[in-house]
Amino acid sequence: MIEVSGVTKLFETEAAVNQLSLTIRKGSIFGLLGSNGAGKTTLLKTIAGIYQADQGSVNVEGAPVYENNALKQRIIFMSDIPYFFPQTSLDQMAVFYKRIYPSWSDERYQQLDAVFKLDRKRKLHRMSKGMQRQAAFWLALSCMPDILLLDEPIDGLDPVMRRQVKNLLFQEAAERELTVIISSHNLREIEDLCDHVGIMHHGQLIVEKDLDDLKADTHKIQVAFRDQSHEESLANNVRILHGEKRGSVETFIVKGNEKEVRKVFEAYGPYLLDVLPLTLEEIFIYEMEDVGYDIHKVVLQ
Ligand SMILES: Nc1ncnc2c1ncn2[C@@H]1O[C@H](COP(=O)(O)OP(=O)(O)OP(=O)(O)O)[C@@H](O)[C@H]1O
Repeated sequence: MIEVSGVTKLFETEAAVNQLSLTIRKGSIFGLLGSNGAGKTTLLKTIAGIYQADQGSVNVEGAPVYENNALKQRIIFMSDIPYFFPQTSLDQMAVFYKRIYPSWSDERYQQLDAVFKLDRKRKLHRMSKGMQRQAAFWLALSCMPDILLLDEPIDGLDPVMRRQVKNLLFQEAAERELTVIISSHNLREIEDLCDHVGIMHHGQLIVEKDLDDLKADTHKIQVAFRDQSHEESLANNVRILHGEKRGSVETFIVKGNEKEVRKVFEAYGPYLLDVLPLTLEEIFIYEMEDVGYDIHKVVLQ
C-alpha cells in the first residue's frame, strides 16, 4: 500500500504539490490525470523517493520512501523522456539495470523479446521515440518492481503497442500485485486501464474515485414528466449532479443506487423514463462540476 499523507513539495515558494493525501492499495492501477503543470510529475517523483517532501510523508508498506534504498529498489519511475546511457544498446542497459535492481529477472527479459521485438544490439539513441519507450518498458518490467510509476508513458506508442503494454500491466497487476500509477492528460487514454482515477489541479487532488463504484453509482436519466409537480420535491429525493431540459424531455445526472433512483422518478408517473449508460468522461464532467471545476480546463477530452 502507498500512503501519501499531507504532502507538500515546494519549488522555491511555489507548491507544485500542495497538502495532498492519497492511499493506493497494492495491485491497483491508479490513473493520475491533470493538465500541464498540475503537479503530476512532482507527485510521482516524491512517491518514488526522488524528491523529499517539504511537508507530510510518503510511506510504502508503512516505511518512508525517501533515502530508503531497499524500498527504492522495488520501485521504478519511468520518466516521460526515457533516459539511456550514451551509445548503449538495450542489452547493455539490461546489464546496468540488473546490477541496480536485485529483483531483475533474466527470464522475464527474454520473454518480453516476443512482445517488443526490438533489436537488442542496436544503439538506443538511433531508435525512434516510440521504440525507446518500448525499450524503457522492457527494462522496467524485467526489473519485476512492486511499484511502477509511469509518467505519461503511452504517448509515442502506436495503437497495437499501447494495447500490448496495457495488457502487460493488467497481467502484472493481477498475477503478482504490481501497483501502477500512470499519469496522463487524457481520461480516454487510460479509462480502460485503471481501477482508480484521481484528478490533480494546482497541486491538489480535486477528485479521486474508484471507477467501478463510480460507474455503479452515477446514472443518466431521461424523463418526460406529465406535469410540473416534481419540480420542488425531486431535488430533495435524489442527488442531482446536473440537469437540463430540451422540449418536454429532461436529462438528469444523478447519484445513488439505480433501483432507488428509478423508484423516485417512477413515483411521478412520467410518460418516459430511461436510465442510460454514462461514459467515464461524462461522469467526471459532472463530478467536477459538483466540486466547482470545469473539466475542460483541467483535463483534455
Ligand atoms: N525542477 C523544478 N524546478 C522548479 N519548478 C518546477 C520544477 N519541476 C516542476 N516545477 C513546477 O511545478 C509545477 C508542477 O510541475 P509538474 O512537472 O509536476 O506538473 P505536471 O502535472 O507533471 O505537468 P506536465 O503535464 O506538463 O508534465 C509547475 O508549475 C512547474 O513549473
